[in-house]
Amino acid sequence: MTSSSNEGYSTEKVRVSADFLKSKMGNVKPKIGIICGSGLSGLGEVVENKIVVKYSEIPSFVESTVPGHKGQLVFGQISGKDVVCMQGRFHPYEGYPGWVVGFPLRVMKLIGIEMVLATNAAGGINPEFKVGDFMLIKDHISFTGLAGYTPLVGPNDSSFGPRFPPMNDAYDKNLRTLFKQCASDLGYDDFMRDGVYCNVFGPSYETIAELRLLLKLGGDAAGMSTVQEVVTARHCGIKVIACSLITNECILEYDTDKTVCHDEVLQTANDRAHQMQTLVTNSQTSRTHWQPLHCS
Ligand SMILES: O=P(O)(O)O[C@H]1O[C@H](CO)[C@@H](O)[C@H]1O
Ligand SMILES: Nc1nc2[nH]cnc2c(=O)[nH]1
Repeated sequence: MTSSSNEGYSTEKVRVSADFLKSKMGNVKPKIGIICGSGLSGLGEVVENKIVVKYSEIPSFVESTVPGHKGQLVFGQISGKDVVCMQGRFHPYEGYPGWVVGFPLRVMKLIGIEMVLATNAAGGINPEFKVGDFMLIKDHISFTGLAGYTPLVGPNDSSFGPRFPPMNDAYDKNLRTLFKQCASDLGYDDFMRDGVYCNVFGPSYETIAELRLLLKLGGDAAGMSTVQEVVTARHCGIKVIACSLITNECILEYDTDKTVCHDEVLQTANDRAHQMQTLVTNSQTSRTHWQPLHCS
């Protein structure tokens, strides 16, 4: 499962993709990037004055093959701020090496992105979490990374960042405080949590024994994405905030008929799309001060 090289992840290739996008962006100069999780493409619908660019048109972008992931970038404004929104992401289990999964983040860096808000659908491991809760990610355990699957494998391109980037500050503390404040102002305290995201390779969901292990290790939610994007973004100095939607309960008991499926994940995402859109719309940060806008 490991990607042993990052051939193709050359600065030149990233630049070609970025130049292509710059030619499409018009006057939009986004500093904020948003990544839509499974079933959360609706976040892109709140973008005003949309300029849509399909992944199939962008040099070196691959296909987004998962239901609930549209496969296009949307440029425009949210709350008056220029943004770019990834409607659909790439997952390791789709068969892509880590550098392919992280590629859009390097392209974002070259088009001027300074902050990324990543969203995802995740299973709730923490027994106190309910389906429909939002979990602001404060840290992650990357089982894929620990097993050797990382976007940073291979020669380091120091024009993006250092060989050994720290990750203890992966999820920006100030942005998390602002985001939580914004959620609170919206009356979302009852379903706003924070916690540790466990990244697993997938695509199979976890066994009961695996989930018990993740719980013991300090995991609050499980998912198959996000950390490769976060690692790539942090490596090149993009600030990160990330929020999971708890789309399903993780089954930790043997004597039950309950199970999990992607349709349930998409259904919960659909049910919560409106609140997620409101939160994202209200939590856009200013380019200069990283303050939330009109959280009233
Ligand atoms: O993480 P996102 O892309 O939201 O999708 C999550 O939902 C899918 C499983 O239902 C997996 O791809 C998992 O990672
Ligand atoms: N690994 C994993 N990913 C998910 N994405 C949405 N729900 C889940 C889940 O329960 N487990």
